[in-house]
Amino acid sequence: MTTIRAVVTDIEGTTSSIRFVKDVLFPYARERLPAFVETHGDTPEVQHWLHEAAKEAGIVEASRQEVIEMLLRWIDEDRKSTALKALQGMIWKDGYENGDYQAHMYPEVSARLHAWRADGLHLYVYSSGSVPAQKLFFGYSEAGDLRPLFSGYFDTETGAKRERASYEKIAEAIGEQPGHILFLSDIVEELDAAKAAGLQTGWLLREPLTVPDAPRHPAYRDFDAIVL
Ligand SMILES: CSCCC(=O)C(=O)COP(=O)(O)O
Ligand SMILES: [Mg+2]
Repeated sequence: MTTIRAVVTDIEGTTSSIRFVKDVLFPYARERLPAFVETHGDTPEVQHWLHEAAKEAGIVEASRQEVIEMLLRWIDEDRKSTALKALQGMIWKDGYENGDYQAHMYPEVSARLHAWRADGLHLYVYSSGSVPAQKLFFGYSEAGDLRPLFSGYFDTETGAKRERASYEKIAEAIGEQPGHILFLSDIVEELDAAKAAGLQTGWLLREPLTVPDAPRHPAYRDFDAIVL
């Protein structure tokens, strides 16, 4: 492996369990979204994302109720919409601050991130969750506030996670040659895109525990198996 100088990690299925996102975060946002939109729908930020969501759906004139129903459907479909993710992040803030939940971290993640940082590597996050939601996630994690470990965050405002151009932009923003950056994810299409952009890749296969015979990317059961 060429020297790795930076690690970019996905969240759901990589640092943290898919179950936490689907069973805790999504229902929390789903339950509160209608009241949130009613209460905050006239603030410029919320208005902007409601407009972006309607635009994404190709709706020219939608009532607030129609947009709410569409967003609820998108939550159920786990649609990776930048607008939905921004709104979800705003709703999750209260839950973290009230102590309703803490973000799940697989047990070895925090220590491994600390070790990589101590070795001089720069750490970044790239997730479909919005950057504010990522900061809340790592700020209120089961392993404590992990934000001091990270040098930067990327979300789908940089581009979709299955597109090569997104990883080219990330490498440029980090200021490293792509070959010196390791991207970690559980989704093979994201890894394919990162590899096409010249990044090194690590495929987290936490569940199921079986590794395919000829994986397209170096495959790991957890972060401790990754030797840099
Ligand atoms: C950090 S926000 C919660 C996770 C989320 O909404 C999401 O879509 C995670 O997707 P990922 O790209 O991290 O697999
Ligand atoms: Mg993932």
